[in-house]
Amino acid sequence: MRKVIYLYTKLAPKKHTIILCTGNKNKLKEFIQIMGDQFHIDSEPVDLPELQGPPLQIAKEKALLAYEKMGKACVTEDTSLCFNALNGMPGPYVKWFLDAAGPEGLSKMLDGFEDKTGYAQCILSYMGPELKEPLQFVGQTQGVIVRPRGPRNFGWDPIFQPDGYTDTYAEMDKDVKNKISHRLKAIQKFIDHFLVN
Ligand SMILES: O=P(O)(O)OP(=O)(O)OP(=O)(O)OC[C@H]1O[C@@H](n2cnc3c(O)ncnc32)[C@H](O)[C@@H]1O
Ligand SMILES: [Mg+2]
Repeated sequence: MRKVIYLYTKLAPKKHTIILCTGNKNKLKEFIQIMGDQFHIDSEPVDLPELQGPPLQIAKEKALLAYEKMGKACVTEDTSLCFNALNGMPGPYVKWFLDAAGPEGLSKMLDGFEDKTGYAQCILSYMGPELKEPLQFVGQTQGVIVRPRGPRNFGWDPIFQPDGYTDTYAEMDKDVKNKISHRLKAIQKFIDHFLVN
């Protein structure tokens, strides 16, 4: 059984109730750090199968499956690390590459290429009873892929160095990552949508 965590959040002035499903404790932590001021957060376990396809499609199916399981409005998140030299791969499959090769092996995949650029992408999907299809909010941060530097407690953070910085995501303060990250940008679009609609 894969542990998946639901985040129950409330946007006080408009009384939006949102459930975010994720099995990733580090994602949960960052959501709390980024949205903690405006949202109340709660959690519980659930199972979600892993699908294949283009990132938006994977994220969409994930949102539909979570909604089916929950039976009420919910949010899911799918994260990609895309290498430009590989036309966006490993992208949404980065989790399996990381599990198989680790951050070191992942960074070595670009050894035969001059282009080390890439981007981190977060797709936040919201599905509710009022919708036929999930709403999707995409956040991207551009950067370069480097040999691992910094703590190794969150995915590919040690090999992603965002443009304009000399530190990797793993080396920088959490506060700094959370001000420039793919996740922050997607969450910002999501919040803006619900604040104006
Ligand atoms: O239950 P879900 O939300 O799907 O959690 P997950 O860990 O399976 O997450 P993804 O399917 O989005 O897979 C993305 C992979 O990238 C990793 N990851 C996600 N966000 C990251 C971030 O901000 N920095 C570094 N690695 C990250 C994560 O640990 C996975 O290995
Ligand atoms: Mg996943």
